[in-house]
Amino acid sequence: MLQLDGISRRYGDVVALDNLSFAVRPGQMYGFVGTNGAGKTTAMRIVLGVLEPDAGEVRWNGRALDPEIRREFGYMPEERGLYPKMRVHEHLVYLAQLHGVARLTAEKAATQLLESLALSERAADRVESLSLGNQQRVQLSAALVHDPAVLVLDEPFSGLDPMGVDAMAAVLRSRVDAGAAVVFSSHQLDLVERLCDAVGIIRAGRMVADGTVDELRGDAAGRYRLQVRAEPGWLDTLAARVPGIVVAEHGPAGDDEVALVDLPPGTDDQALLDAARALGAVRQFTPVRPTLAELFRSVVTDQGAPAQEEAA
Ligand SMILES: Nc1ncnc2c1ncn2[C@@H]1O[C@H](COP(=O)(O)OP(=O)(O)OP(=O)(O)O)[C@@H](O)[C@H]1O
Repeated sequence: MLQLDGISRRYGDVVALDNLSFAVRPGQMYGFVGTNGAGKTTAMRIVLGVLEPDAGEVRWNGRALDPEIRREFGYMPEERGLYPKMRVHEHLVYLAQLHGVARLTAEKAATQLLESLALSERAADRVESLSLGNQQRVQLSAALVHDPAVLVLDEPFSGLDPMGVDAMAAVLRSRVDAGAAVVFSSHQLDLVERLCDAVGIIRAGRMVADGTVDELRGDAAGRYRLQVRAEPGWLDTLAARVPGIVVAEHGPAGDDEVALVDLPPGTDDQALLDAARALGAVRQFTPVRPTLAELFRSVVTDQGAPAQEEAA
């Protein structure tokens, strides 16, 4: 298991990470999300070993990371680090050999990866002659070519076309299915929701939500879609009768009124239904599952975000 335990890191006066902890199991895909400047890259650089934490420790299977353990890791850093003049296949083989992989095995792995990322035809081209999206596919291959047990990827999907996203997602999923622990950062929350077994949301260097998307939904207010044959102004009466509800949206629907209503945790949804029925015929009363993007907005816009957080 990859564990970040109580990691803190400052840059001068800026607190980039503040007691950050989370864990990624083998066979798990973990999505690391947060607003711009929340601290994702800093956390990944600490795992990589290019930055030292001021406090806390990163462990793999209970052992503090050292250069030898890091050889089992694959990284895709934010600043893509390929040699532009090298040829694609040759580059991958070179990197695998740096990780101690034998030449023939490295050649086979490079060929296979390029095939699964639809890059076989570019194998003999120089890296610099590829488009940015294709260079990104090579960068992913570079992170994978030594068959790492842990993969740490900083925004691997940014800038890829939909086919590139699908190819990259399939490659990552196959690594996870083979038992790798994968953590990646992304601002594409629909993708994170679709791909990840667990998600961590950080805000201003602190973990504010961590778990499966369903677990995160459990902490959020329950949202209901209500359609009622009621008089205008019904929502004021409803709010007075069910304290703490928040009306996210509302409007007419034919002769009915429709509203999206958030119920505070611990409030019985039947109380909302009873109160609505007292105001008119209820045509629809349906729980609405919030998306990860909605959960994200609600946890990062909670009050109390420290001032150094940057705008998204
Ligand atoms: N080298 C540096 N010197 C000073 N401050 C830095 C440095 N690197 C990062 N920071 C600050 O640390 C905080 C965390 O930055 P970091 O790059 O880790 O965030 P991030 O979540 O990866 O953001 P993004 O989503 O924009 O990539 C920000 O306030 C940033 O301005």
